[in-house]
Amino acid sequence: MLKIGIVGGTGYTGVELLRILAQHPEARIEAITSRKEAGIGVADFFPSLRGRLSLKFCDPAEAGLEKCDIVFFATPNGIAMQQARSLLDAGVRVIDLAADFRIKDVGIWEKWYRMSHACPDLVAEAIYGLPEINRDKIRNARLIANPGCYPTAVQLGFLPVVEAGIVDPDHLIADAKSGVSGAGRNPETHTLFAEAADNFKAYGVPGHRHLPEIRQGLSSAAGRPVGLTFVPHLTPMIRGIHATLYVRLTEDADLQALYEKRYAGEPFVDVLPAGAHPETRSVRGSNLCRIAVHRPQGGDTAVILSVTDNLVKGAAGQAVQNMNIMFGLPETLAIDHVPLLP
Ligand SMILES: NC(=O)C1=CN([C@@H]2O[C@H](COP(=O)(O)OP(=O)(O)OC[C@H]3O[C@@H](n4cnc5c(N)ncnc54)[C@H](OP(=O)(O)O)[C@@H]3O)[C@@H](O)[C@H]2O)C=CC1
Ligand SMILES: CC(=O)N[C@@H](CCC(=O)OP(=O)(O)O)C(=O)O
Repeated sequence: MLKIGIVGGTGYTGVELLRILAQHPEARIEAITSRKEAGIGVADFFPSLRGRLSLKFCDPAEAGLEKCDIVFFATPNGIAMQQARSLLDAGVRVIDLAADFRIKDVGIWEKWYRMSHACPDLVAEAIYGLPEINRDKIRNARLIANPGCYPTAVQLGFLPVVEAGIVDPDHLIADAKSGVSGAGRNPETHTLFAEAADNFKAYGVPGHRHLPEIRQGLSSAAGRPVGLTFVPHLTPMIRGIHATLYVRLTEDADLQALYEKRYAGEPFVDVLPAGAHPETRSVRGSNLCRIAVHRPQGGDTAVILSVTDNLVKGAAGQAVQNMNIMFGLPETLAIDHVPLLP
């Protein structure tokens, strides 16, 4: 049994980790932290977990995290970097669901995240936890940078054509929409029901902090820097990301065959039949990314549609996928849910 610690158990990714790990046959949750709810029973706070977990939230300082085999940070940016070193020194493996270790160029990270990095040497060691590109490195990693929600959907959609070198790498366009749970559980005006329901808007058009993360991954796949326009939108649903990706083809290719071949054997990437239009509800509550490839009117612009659940493949599910790989467990263990419909 793996001894698990979770820092930040009251947020949306924290409760999603709890939902998954409470049913994981090889995991035992030893500690869940919350500064605000310390001393409160987890199942009293989240009735969905009644009968599944008897733990109480505890303060991070009293959690005994160094006794765990693995600790997940489901905290805001800038928290994991303060505690990762002492945990790693104690032999604990760490998965950060926030962005502290995602961007290799620390100067770029500091510019986008507007803080100084506490441990740049650990950024160099961290493995970017997108199993579809880094599975072998994840196996032996001590420290995983779990990808962002938009970056997961966008990179998985672009990867096959970018790796194949058959598109103009200077003009990649990602038009992405997220449900409001992507903004976390902390109350903010723009996610109030009266603001977000029956409304739709773009945000972060001049630059969103997922831009450098996506660009880093796709540049590595292309073997050269790529140019990317990334426009996120807030859409009035709770879970889900829908990314519409546009590329200009520089060579003719059977895109359907290319995508099917690239993701053959990937348990969590489903390439839909030609002409399909994936819906966010077709992945809701599951660790799946469903992708469809289109070439409207046979022209030289390809349109790729990629959908995920931001809290599962975009966060907690992918984190558990990484944990399964790190500990030599079956990769799909406890994350093989059938999506919820409707
Ligand atoms: N929501 C999403 O779809 C996705 C989120 N992420 C990332 O995952 C992380 C968590 O996101 P989300 O669950 O939405 O966030 P929430 O705001 O919903 O939750 C944050 C959690 O962190 C705890 N926390 C806050 N500050 C500290 C601190 N200084 N020390 C210890 N714990 C702290 C909070 O509890 P308390 O204050 O009581 O301690 C709370 O449990 C973020 O970095 C986010 O960017 C990544 C992918 C997708
Ligand atoms: C809808 C919404 O607000 N989404 C968040 C997604 C960011 C997020 O969750 O952060 P990481 O994935 O980097 O950890 C945003 O745009 O800031």
